[in-house]
Amino acid sequence: MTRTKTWVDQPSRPAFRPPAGAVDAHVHVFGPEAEFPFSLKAKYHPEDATPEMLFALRDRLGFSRNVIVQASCHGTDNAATLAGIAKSNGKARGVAVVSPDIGDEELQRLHAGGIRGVRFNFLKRLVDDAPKDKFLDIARRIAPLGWHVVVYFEADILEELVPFLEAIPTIVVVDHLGRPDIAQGPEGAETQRFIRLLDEHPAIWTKVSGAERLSPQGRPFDDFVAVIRPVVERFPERVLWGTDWPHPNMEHRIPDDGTLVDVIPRIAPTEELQRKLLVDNPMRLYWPEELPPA
Ligand SMILES: O=C(O)c1cc(C(=O)O)oc(=O)c1
Repeated sequence: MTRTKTWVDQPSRPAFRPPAGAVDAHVHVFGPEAEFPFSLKAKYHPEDATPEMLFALRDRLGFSRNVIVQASCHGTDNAATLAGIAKSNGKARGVAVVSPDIGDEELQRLHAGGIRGVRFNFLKRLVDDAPKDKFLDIARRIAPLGWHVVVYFEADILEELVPFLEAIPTIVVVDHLGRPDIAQGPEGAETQRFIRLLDEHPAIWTKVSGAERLSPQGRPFDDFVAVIRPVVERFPERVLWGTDWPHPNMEHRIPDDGTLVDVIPRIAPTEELQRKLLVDNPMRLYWPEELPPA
């Protein structure tokens, strides 16, 4: 497999300045392969996207912290993610992918290394199988650690996933809004179904990221903004945002991260919404010990 590069080295500087303490809550690291080889089951073979590159991007875009989400190309070996967190001087925490037979000691080791959640991936193009029963076992085991579950799926399986999502005993964060068809506009059936899911389940949150993946129009992402802004305004306490750098699998329309940051004030138009989206909400999930007592 030839190695793919899915990011731009010098993204534009965004016009929008994130508030102090802003968290880019969905990023990945790839490798470096020489140190952290990719999984034999990986569905893509990326160039190295190292923690140093990530932190340079963070600073360039005006963010303070990152949440590193274990990418599917590293399977259930979280070493690269943990190394990224370890190099961040406390400015990164992470979401792991674990196998169902993981031991309690290993879970403790991940916690000590800054992991605060596990990710369940249902995308057939990224993983070979997604065993719901085993995922639920994992969810029950990580709940006492105060972790949450991150789920990545596409809109066509939302309905069949609802009982599974309801059985998860922790907060659930749905990646990239469960990938609704943005072309249908704010009243589109998939978007409305997703909004109903959040209406009915106060423990389900979502990442309002992925303009570059979900918008058929592309820049300046007007179609994405029209659909996503009402979601942010309706659920201001349950939304997170991330660049998704280094944009796994985005080979054709590689986004400029600066332009993605400039989508933020259009989906979260007030300072209060921006602070919740970029600071308060991610802090509650990833650095709760830093919050003032309620
Ligand atoms: O849509 C994708 O291809 C994708 C892949 C991964 C991953 O490989 O983990 O993560 C994402 O957030 C998105």
